Amino acid sequence: MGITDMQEAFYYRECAAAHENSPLGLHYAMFLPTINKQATPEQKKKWLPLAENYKMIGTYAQTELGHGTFIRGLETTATYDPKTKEFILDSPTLTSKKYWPGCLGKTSNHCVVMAQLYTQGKSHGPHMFMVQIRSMEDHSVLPGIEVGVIGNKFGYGTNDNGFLSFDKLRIPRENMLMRYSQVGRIPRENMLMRYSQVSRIPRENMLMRYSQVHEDGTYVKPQNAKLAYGSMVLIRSSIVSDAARGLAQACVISIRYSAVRRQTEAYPGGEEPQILDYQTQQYRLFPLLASAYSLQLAGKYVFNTYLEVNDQIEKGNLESMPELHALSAGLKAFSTYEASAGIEVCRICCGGHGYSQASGLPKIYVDVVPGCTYEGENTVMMLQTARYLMKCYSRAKQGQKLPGFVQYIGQNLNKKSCMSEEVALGCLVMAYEHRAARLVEAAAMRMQSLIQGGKKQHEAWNGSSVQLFWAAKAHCHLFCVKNFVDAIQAKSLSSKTVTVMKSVCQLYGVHGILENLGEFMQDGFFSGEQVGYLQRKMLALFENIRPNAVALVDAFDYPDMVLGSCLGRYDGQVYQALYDYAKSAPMNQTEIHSTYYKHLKPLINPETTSDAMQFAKL
Ligand SMILES: CCCCCCCC/C=C\CCCCCCCCCCCC(=O)SCCNC(=O)CCNC(=O)[C@H](O)C(C)(C)COP(=O)(O)OP(=O)(O)OC[C@H]1O[C@@H](n2cnc3c(N)ncnc32)[C@H](O)[C@@H]1OP(=O)(O)O
Ligand SMILES: Cc1cc2nc3c(=O)[nH]c(=O)nc-3n(C[C@H](O)[C@H](O)[C@H](O)COP(=O)(O)OP(=O)(O)OC[C@H]3O[C@@H](n4cnc5c(N)ncnc54)[C@H](O)[C@@H]3O)c2cc1C
Repeated sequence: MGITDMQEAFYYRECAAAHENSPLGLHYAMFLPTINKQATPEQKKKWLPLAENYKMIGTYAQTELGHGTFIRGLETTATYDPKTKEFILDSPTLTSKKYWPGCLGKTSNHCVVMAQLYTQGKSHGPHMFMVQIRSMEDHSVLPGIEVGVIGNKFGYGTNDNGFLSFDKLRIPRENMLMRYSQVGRIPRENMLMRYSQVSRIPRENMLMRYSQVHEDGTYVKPQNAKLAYGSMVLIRSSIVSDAARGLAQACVISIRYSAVRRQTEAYPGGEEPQILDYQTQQYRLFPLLASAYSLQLAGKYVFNTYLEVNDQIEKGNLESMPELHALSAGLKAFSTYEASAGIEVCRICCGGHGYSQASGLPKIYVDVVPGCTYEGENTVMMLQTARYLMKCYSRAKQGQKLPGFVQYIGQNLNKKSCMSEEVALGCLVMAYEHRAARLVEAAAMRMQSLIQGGKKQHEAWNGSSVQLFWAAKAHCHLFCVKNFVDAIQAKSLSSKTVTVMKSVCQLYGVHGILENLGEFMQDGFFSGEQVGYLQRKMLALFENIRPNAVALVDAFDYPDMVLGSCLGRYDGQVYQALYDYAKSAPMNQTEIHSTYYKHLKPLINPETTSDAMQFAKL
């Protein structure tokens, strides 16, 4: 392809087979980036050319039957043998078998494996190892390895998610993935020597980045153990845009279809209106359109933040790691929740035809919805963000200045909303900041009261986790609203575009308040009158957006071949497309289906059915 930007390459491949989930998806999305980000310069030199030219095809094998969320609980072991200078990979229990990794069952011949590192009798936690699982000659499974597919799934039918286990498989010491990354002062070519002053092991064997095992098995601690989680942060930062893409495509399909579909007389004898003129259809679809724009902007922001912070990490500055983790974990959860729920609403808004594969919507849904689970189960990710927010809250209470986007935390909560009939964007942001600040404080207060009441830290955490979840969700929602408003106010858009997009942005903010009214009104921040302003504004915005609704989805510029939808076709020829789709169905290639003779004919015309059939009937 010649495309060097991996996100661009991902979306280019998506154009070729949208939402088909390529059998090489994990090779591109996680295997290559893991080598890129987690291997030493020597290891990259050895593996990248092979992997980039498909001489190594791999996946990211971390999740096990018994553990997916709790990485520190993974049971696969990698024990260093100083005598042979090898790691012994083993799956000691049934629950330690790797289970779920994409492209694992039949496609990959290598994988990067997350395993608990043991050396000199001590455990050093999860580390990554390069493991060949199939022969490069005939693709046969190598000795000491069991691998296969996990069977049918909710979706992802084109991806051979698999299982994998090891029976004391030996791999060379050089296969532990450890690129050096956080040394700011020492130039990279010297990084290899950072720890070797201690034992002078040969450069090509240096296990770099954040930790290493010397030939005698000495383990050198990393600067931050969570650097091993770097590939997950990268994909989480990418998933936000992917979720936005799925929701945007579903909006294109459902809004274009709603402009074509006419149903029910608007008044006795009158013509059937476009269903997009029904206010209830606008109430369900237009906020999703606004959400798609908001998540696209959020996806750009978080991925750019990932690139910036990752550059700093690669220069040894780990300062922004916690903020990036909190942002990527929370937005990954928020975006996939919003997109999954939104795509389902788009499907339902298309009536019966929405339930047909011809609509393209089921395929988008089953491709986006696992994003609520993979790369960090959403609730767990939200709680990771909440963990960061609690730290920010205590720093704010100690009078410390908070970084960037979390400065709202710890603010004075006694103020009231400035909301007027006009519904200014600034008042919307203030409302979301107030709600998030209040929920962060409420969660912190809950934790404190439980601890003061004698609960241990982990009991207080679990006893507050619903409120922690609410706080993290409000934090992510605020981020998306504020990021959208900032984009509108950045004046980088033409005046006509700003007018239209301002309405879309206003709708995103207003609708979010009305759908979560309790959280905005619990402390009297909004008066009943101000809620009335918001309700009237929302209905007015529907009317305002209606004339531009189709143009707003056309603006996403997804070609018909990417949408794969009879309902969302650019030319609007929905019914002909549906009829052609039906006619092309494989079952319609013969007038009488072969099963008639075996199953129906004996029922309908038993007298003419053969004796064998009669017998079968008994
Ligand atoms: C430039 C190159 C671009 C390449 C782009 C590639 C193309 C991609 C384009 C589009 C892609 C779109 C979609 C692709 C679809 C891909 C297919 C699906 C693939 C799915 C693959 C998987 O599912 S892989 C397996 C994923 N598994 C997980 O995510 C497991 C989740 N669990 C965890 O992450 C951890 O267990 C945990 C974070 C929940 C807990 O970790 P742990 O127990 O170790 O920590 P603690 O909770 O005790 O916290 C301690 C401390 O650490 C901090 N921390 C935790 N994690 C991180 C982190 N990642 N980074 C930084 N800091 C971290 C935590 O905040 C705590 O800090 P304190 O200060 O102590 O509070
Ligand atoms: C389509 C798909 C593709 C995948 N691809 C890969 C891959 O390529 N490589 C790979 O390694 N893995 C892959 N996975 C696995 C995926 O990463 C895990 O399923 C995911 O991390 C969730 O872990 P789990 O399945 O153990 O869920 P669990 O953690 O068991 O979650 C079950 C429930 O427990 C709750 N829970 C768990 N821990 C906590 C907690 N601390 N606090 C509160 N609630 C909690 C969760 O919120 C959830 O509701 C894939 C999964 C899917 C569905």
